[in-house]
Amino acid sequence: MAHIIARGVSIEFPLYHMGARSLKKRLLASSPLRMRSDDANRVVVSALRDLNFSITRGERVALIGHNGAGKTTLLRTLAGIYEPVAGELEVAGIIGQMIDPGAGLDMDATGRENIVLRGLYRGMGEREAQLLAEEVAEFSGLGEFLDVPVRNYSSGMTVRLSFAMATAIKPQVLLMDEWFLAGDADFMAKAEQRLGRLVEGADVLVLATHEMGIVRRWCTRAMRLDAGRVVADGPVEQILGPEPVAG
Ligand SMILES: Nc1ncnc2c1ncn2[C@@H]1O[C@H](COP(=O)(O)OP(=O)(O)OP(=O)(O)O)[C@@H](O)[C@H]1O
Repeated sequence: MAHIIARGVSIEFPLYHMGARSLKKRLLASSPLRMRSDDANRVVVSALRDLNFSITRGERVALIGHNGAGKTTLLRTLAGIYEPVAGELEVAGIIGQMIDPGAGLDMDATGRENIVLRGLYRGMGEREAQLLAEEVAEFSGLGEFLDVPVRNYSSGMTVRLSFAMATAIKPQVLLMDEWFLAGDADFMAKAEQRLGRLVEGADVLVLATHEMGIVRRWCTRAMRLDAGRVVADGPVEQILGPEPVAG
């Protein structure tokens, strides 16, 4: 059954090009909680610090917090892109991710080839993968560009393809960053419908966003991050307060 359990999860990033001693000293002094010097005398940023939580089937969790709070880092960690430096993480279920638009695409292959490859990788047969390509092709609206190498796509086209692919394969754990809200209006109207269906079907949703309207509409629970820590976690109404009355 789909679920996520984090026990003491921490993520750190070494900062390179921090050779100058005065700069290093200033950084460490100005941000003593977030930055430290490691055994190799490098400055490291604590992006996530000692996270403990569990998310069970049916929960739709919003990650909220200021710029740099750690939302995207947490999504990438849940997706297995980053390895915790401490703690244990268990993510059970088929993961669908909309975190980095171009991630997992072969830039030299066409859009269609990418879709078929993804299908085969997920264990589909050739015929099923071709059907998936048809479905994604129609939804993405990429037209003849579907048979052009992805390298030649505009950034908007890459988003359309990534979005269409990620939503075509019904995931049990759906991880989303808010970039998907940035598409053109036509595509977004179609996308919202599709996403709505997917969110209903996904067992677990984790969504990072600054849009409180989205949090209220789609999520059941909110986790507020601040400087890499969870500072509040609970039902959306409790964390955000009652919805402001319009007018
Ligand atoms: N690849 C990296 N190398 C070094 N530091 C990083 C890296 N990725 C993130 N960080 C640092 O980790 C911290 C958390 O960043 P993250 O992008 O997760 O925040 P966020 O909450 O998603 O912010 P935003 O709302 O601006 O997208 C920040 O201090 C950031 O500078």
